[in-house]
Amino acid sequence: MSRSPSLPERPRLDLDPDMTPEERLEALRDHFEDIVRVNEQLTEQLNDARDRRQDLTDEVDQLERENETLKTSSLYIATAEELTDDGVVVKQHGNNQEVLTEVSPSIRDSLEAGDRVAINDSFSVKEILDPETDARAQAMQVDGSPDVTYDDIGGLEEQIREVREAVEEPLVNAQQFRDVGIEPPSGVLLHGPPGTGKTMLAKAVANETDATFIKMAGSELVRKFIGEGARLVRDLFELASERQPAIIFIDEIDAIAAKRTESKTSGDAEVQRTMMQLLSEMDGFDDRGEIRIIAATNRFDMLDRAILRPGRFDRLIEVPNPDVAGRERILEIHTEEMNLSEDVDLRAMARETDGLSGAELASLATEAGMFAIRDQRTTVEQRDFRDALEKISQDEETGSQPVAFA
Ligand SMILES: Nc1ncnc2c1ncn2[C@@H]1O[C@H](COP(=O)(O)OP(=O)(O)OP(=O)(O)O)[C@@H](O)[C@H]1O
Repeated sequence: MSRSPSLPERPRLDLDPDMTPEERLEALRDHFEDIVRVNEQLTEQLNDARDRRQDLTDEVDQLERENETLKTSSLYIATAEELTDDGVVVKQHGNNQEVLTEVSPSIRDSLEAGDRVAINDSFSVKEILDPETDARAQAMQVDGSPDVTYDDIGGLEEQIREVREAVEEPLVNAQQFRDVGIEPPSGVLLHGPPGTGKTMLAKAVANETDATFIKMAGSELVRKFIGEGARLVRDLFELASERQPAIIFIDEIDAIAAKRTESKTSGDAEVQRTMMQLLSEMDGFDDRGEIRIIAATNRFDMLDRAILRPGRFDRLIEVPNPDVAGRERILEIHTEEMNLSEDVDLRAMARETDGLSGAELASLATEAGMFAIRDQRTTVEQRDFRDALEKISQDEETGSQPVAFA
């Protein structure tokens, strides 16, 4: 801050008793001139001070306005990494920038290392995020014991065999791999059209091996949890190691592992970071114990080949739409609990449903049941299946969604 200029000295009048009246008059005149000069200087300084005060008032107003905006503007998400005597080290999500920042005593008392916090533009910690708003809980679906079995999956015998070999065997028979001296496949990639049973396959292996099933959807990572993708991927593997044996299932992996594009927008950079984190987790995977990783995609063509290298997703399993025998089996599975009339011919329905996925066949069975209910019957007849098929084909033409099916 600039120092205020010093005040001019007060003029002094020195009258000598020996002075002649003329000399006294002269001295008084000089004194009068000095007073006028000092008065002018003081007036000038007073005016300067008034201007300065006005400037400062304007500055305060502006700062107050900025402060208000800061208080109401968005906050960034960070993790409190370390609590030190000099302050708190926070790491901002997204760009991983680490800063030492101060925290108000009221927040400091309840803050622990590892907490997710909201920080403002000046990196000051504004609040500690509630664990309920924690993205980790929202982004991952954890199922201690999924109830899907291999018997619930129709028409994928070959795929089930491959998944058992690549995922189940290394989990239940790890010693066998050690004895032979080979590494089991690190990751298995299931690829094929939507609704063909990829998620079911992953859940069934988890069930069969008594492993925890942990699912994360790639699309949600990039859409819902912007800036947190890489951290969530790290958390995913951490959680799996806490809950092993575990099956990590990454659905829609294409959302985070698409081929690199030329553009360098921040969104792309963020997706890249998420993918790099996934690759590094997979590369350090050998010593992770009883964790297996399965990913799924409907867009195999879009994948960055880097994720298919040995030691990463090196076992590819195609999960296509079911053939006629597969469709019949899927219809049998999904009508098992239904009260079917004698005339129902599932084989005939299987022949008529070429191109339908497992999920669509599941909806077909539900829709058929709905037609029976509409007709106030408790038995489902062949005509209900035909009506349901017609409805599903129409829905497909108009683009509306088939009945949601568990
Ligand atoms: N092969 C199948 N056998 C029995 N049911 C199936 C089969 N495929 C799909 N379904 C039914 O469709 C539903 C959805 O299947 P699932 O979620 O496993 O498909 P997905 O391949 O993972 O789909 P997406 O690619 O859209 O994620 C299942 O809950 C099940 O009811």
